[in-house]
Amino acid sequence: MTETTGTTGATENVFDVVVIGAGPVGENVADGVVKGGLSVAVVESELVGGECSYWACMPTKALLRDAAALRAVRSLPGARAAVTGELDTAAVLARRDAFASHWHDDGQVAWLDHAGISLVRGVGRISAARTVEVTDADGRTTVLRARHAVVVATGSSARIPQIPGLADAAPWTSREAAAAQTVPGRLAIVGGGVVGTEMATAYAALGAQVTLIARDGLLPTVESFASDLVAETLKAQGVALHLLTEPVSVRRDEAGTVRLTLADGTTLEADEVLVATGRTPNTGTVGLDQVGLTPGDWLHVDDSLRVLGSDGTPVAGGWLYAAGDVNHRAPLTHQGKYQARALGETIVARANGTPVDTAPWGRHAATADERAVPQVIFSDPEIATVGHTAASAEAAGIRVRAVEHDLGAVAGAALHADGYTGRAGMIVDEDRKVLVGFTVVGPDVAELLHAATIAVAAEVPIDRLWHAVPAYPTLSEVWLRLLETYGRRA
Ligand SMILES: Cc1cc2nc3c(=O)[nH]c(=O)nc-3n(C[C@H](O)[C@H](O)[C@H](O)COP(=O)(O)OP(=O)(O)OC[C@H]3O[C@@H](n4cnc5c(N)ncnc54)[C@H](O)[C@@H]3O)c2cc1C
Ligand SMILES: NC(=O)c1ccc[n+]([C@@H]2O[C@H](COP(=O)([O-])OP(=O)(O)OC[C@H]3O[C@@H](n4cnc5c(N)ncnc54)[C@H](O)[C@@H]3O)[C@@H](O)[C@H]2O)c1
Repeated sequence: MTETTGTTGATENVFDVVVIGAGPVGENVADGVVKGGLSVAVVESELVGGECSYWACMPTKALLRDAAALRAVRSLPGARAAVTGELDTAAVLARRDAFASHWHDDGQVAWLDHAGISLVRGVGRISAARTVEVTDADGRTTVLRARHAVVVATGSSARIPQIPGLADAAPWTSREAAAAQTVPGRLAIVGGGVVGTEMATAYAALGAQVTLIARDGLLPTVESFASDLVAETLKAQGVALHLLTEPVSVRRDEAGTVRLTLADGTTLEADEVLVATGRTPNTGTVGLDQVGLTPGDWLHVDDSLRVLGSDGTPVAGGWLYAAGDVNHRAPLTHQGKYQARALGETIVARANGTPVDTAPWGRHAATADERAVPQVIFSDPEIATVGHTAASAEAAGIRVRAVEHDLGAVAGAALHADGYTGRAGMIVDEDRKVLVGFTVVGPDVAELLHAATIAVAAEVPIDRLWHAVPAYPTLSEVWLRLLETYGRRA
């Protein structure tokens, strides 16, 4: 790093790379760049670690974990006898607080220091070519110049839809749901996607009376055999589901009660309303106008994560990159970190003038974003998916055959829990005879997913999958049942 004082009096620092946003993705890009021998500054306006660490993945999974463990114990008669009480809400929330590091980022700052990454606190804005101006909480400005690349890794925020009265009703977003210190008596959730479903599961288990309004149905992008099972379970747990309708007005009255009117005429009351209707990119103040893009838009990138203009070519001569939620390719922490690993190496290769391999599955290409994105939805029961559903494969023009099997019918499942209910399905590309998608729903299926992710990413021929023998008696035996249902080539 080189330090100078610029003509405006602001401190100017020169690095090889400047990363805006120290969420999981920005941190990993910076790490890769440093490991490649370049200098890097990371700019962060809130907490180092980003949404995932403090208000998303970690705290929400901590809210869900105790109830899942309790359900598992209660599904076995001998173990059930040892559990006599209910969930200790205070203990659940305290453990959640610990997983959110009590909303302090000292640990992650220490990691940056150790990795040799410079941290600049404040809001970063692209102010000129390869230049980022950072304004800290006291209004002081630092100018960072990048020799090689600027990376936007500013993530996303909850999107609040334009429903009359909603914004004035002090709605919760996923942040308040993840960090709440008390459990509301009545919680209304708007949105039946991943956040809505997971938070309905968590808060119902913590004792709230939960109402979920899902305009497009519950979890509309997963296979219906999976979303239907989760919907049934939520209902059995007392969650009121209002599917295929949406709020048309929301009001919080003087007593603090939130009143919602739905399109079908239903009226509802709640103590809090959680808005879980998707995300909006954090690009409003990042200086996109400096490179001819529109502030507030998602950033489109090529497979090497270079930001593209509307003509499909890299903006500003190719020094601007975007990774993680902000590029909208696959808004998940693990996928953003995958992009970050590829991007760190890409920037280093381009800086050193060494070859960049952006061919599909090449070292510098984030190909899995399009073909093999795994996700676990920590609902009750869990849903684990990778690659295509039958519907998304058809939309992509792939000729597929879908087969399903009852997961509860395999010996490992019967042993795992009494009354085990679950289902698995695989999507086979009929022209190439490889697996292009896999979905499984059932208690404790999350750890089954990586086998499917490997099969999809590696494009393992179906014929060879017969030689991947699942151990007996495990849940994985469903793989064999799926192959048998598909049938063996003569
Ligand atoms: C409730 C919830 C639960 C989730 N659970 C999971 C899960 O279980 N598994 C999973 O894989 N994914 C999960 N996700 C998604 C996951 O949180 C995101 O994919 C991930 O956080 C994206 O990482 P990122 O680094 O791109 O962005 P972020 O984590 O949003 O980090 C971006 C960082 O940039 C900073 N920033 C923004 N603008 C500026 C600026 N102008 N200057 C300086 N800094 C700036 C922000 O303060 C933030 O720290 C969940 C999301 C939500 C909402
Ligand atoms: N376990 C995980 O991996 C995990 C957990 C939570 C969140 N996430 C990620 O966080 C992101 C955000 O999740 P999300 O659930 O907010 O978004 P989402 O896009 O998954 O779901 C939003 C839902 O809101 C519904 N909706 C939109 N407008 C509505 C309206 N006016 N009224 C009623 N319903 C409406 C849509 O039908 C949609 O199903 C996703 O990318 C998700 O993958 C991941």
